[in-house]
Amino acid sequence: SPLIGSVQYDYIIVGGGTAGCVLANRLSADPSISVALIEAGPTVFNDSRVLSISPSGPAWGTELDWNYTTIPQIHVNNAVLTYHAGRDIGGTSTINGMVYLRPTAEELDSWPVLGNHGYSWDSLLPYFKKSEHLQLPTEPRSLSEASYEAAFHGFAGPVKVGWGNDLDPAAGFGQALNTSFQALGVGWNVDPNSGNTTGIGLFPIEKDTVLQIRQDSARSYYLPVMDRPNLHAFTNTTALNIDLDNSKAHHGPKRPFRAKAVNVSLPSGKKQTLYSKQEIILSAGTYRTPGLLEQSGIGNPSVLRNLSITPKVILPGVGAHVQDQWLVGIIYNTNITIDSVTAGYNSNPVTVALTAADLFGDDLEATAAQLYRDIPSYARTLSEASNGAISVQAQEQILRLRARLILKDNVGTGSCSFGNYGGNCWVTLPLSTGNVHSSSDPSNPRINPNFMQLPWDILVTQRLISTLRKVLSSPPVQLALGPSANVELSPGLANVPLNATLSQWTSFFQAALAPVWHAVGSAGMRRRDWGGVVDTKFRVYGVQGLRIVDASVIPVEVNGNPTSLIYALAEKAAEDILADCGRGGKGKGW
Ligand SMILES: Cc1cc2nc3c(=O)[nH]c(=O)nc-3n(C[C@H](O)[C@H](O)[C@H](O)COP(=O)(O)OP(=O)(O)OC[C@H]3O[C@@H](n4cnc5c(N)ncnc54)[C@H](O)[C@@H]3O)c2cc1C
Repeated sequence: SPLIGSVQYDYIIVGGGTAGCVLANRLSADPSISVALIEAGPTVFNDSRVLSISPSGPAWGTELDWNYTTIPQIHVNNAVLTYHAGRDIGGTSTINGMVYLRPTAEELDSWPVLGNHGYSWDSLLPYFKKSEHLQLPTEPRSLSEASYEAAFHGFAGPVKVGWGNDLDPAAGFGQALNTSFQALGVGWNVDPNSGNTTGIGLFPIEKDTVLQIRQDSARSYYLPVMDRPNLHAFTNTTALNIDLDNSKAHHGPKRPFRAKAVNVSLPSGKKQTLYSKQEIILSAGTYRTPGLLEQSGIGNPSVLRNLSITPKVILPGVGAHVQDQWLVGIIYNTNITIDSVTAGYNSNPVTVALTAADLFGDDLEATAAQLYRDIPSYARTLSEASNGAISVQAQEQILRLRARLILKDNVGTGSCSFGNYGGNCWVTLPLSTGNVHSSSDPSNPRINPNFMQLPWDILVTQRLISTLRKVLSSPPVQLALGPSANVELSPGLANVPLNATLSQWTSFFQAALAPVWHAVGSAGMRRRDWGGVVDTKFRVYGVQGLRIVDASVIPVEVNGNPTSLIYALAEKAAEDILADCGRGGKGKGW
């Protein structure tokens, strides 16, 4: 590329992951715009560990995985949990579970209350469609229940999405699950990507159904355009921090800070500064984006001072509001291999989203009343845990918004997935809130999802796993699992009996939980006085020429799985960026 050797670009994207590749593609579509993409890892298009359509990560724990760990989780017996995150072009989309499931309409419709005016299901739907290439189910797959509502889908976008070739829910395990959930009053959902996730349905996977390979963001967005002469990828290159400039003309008024350059460490270990003519965009993901802000002097002054960094832009919300989901499972069969899990994943991609009404039944009214009574004390707990970065009042408003979604709007609050081992479940809309900050070693961020922080989440988990247990032990599912798998091995009835108390279940959760790795919100799009870090156009508050586009801007945890939303947001961000520099039309004007 003619850009090689250059140190000045219109746009510098930090992090060539799920969101970063979208931006690299869209911003470099105009040949007069120069774009640098900085990625700490390599390109891995032909690596079998990435091509694999196994959900249980052949690349986990390898050099393609940052393999972070959490700080000890105080509500989980001080457990230190592994956090996988992709370290290559394509980022975490090269090692994730590939599930393509969007949030519900009501969740996105609630974003304006957080300060995100203009956001809604309807306003984001065009971007979901723009990124998606739904591969139509073949006739046998349609007969096996692979169904969709065309109005909600894109058929020409970069990300190929589809169902397994060996789909069998209408026949075996899937049908058994359907029969048992229907008996509990949980209905069939013909398209869980249509803005309504609730009920039982089939999830499509981000994969090429013809080639039977993973469709990550590198393959979808970067590979087709990597030879553009105006796009230069710096692979195996780590961004260290951003230079901010507020120098003013002689006697002129004080200027706001402007993001001027990115300092990087090249593969040789040599340091280099890359200058931006227009903007710098951080797409380093939930765990690293806050650290890059902090290493540049943007964040909570008390956090920065602990890192011996001089505060330049005071943004207490940086890293202060992270949410993730945790899962617990019921295991019937330990005789499983990666191959059998992969086969099960492609043949039985059953998803179930359960509402508070499904979980609490006749107890719903009393449970809801208790949650509303608890909100003020929950808000104090969350505000305290953020060292006051987010006020009690703001936390209370956010919690009320979430309670309304869960209790009034009947949005799914828990999910289950299944395999030949049994099933897993997790709270999709947790209230517990953690944080992520830089440490003295930026490649080792302090990740604290704060799992099981609030009693509400524990109660919902208990209801979820009890429902899961009921379904897995039901005669149709037992028949489908076969005689070799008719004993519950974990938790096991001796450990957690059928009439177990909440405290018995809690002990099991503390011993068995694992992250779902859907962490979001560490640089949330939200009102600045509610701990927001970016505005509705992804611009960092208080800094010119700096945006954030990745999972960290998603303000609160969502139903479904994050990549569909990250792709949609990145598509919107690209339009916003081009519109603001006078290219790409007027934009949507939100
Ligand atoms: C095991 C696992 C399974 C998952 N399963 C699913 C699923 O089935 N469906 C789903 O929708 N979601 C799933 N997720 C979540 C989803 O994959 C992530 O939320 C999403 O990919 C994050 O995208 P991102 O753009 O925010 O960050 P990433 O894709 O992680 O991109 C960040 C990039 O920045 C690079 N980087 C970081 N720091 C620097 C630096 N200082 N300098 C240069 N480069 C840097 C990284 O190497 C990486 O390439 C899963 C996640 C995991 C870990």
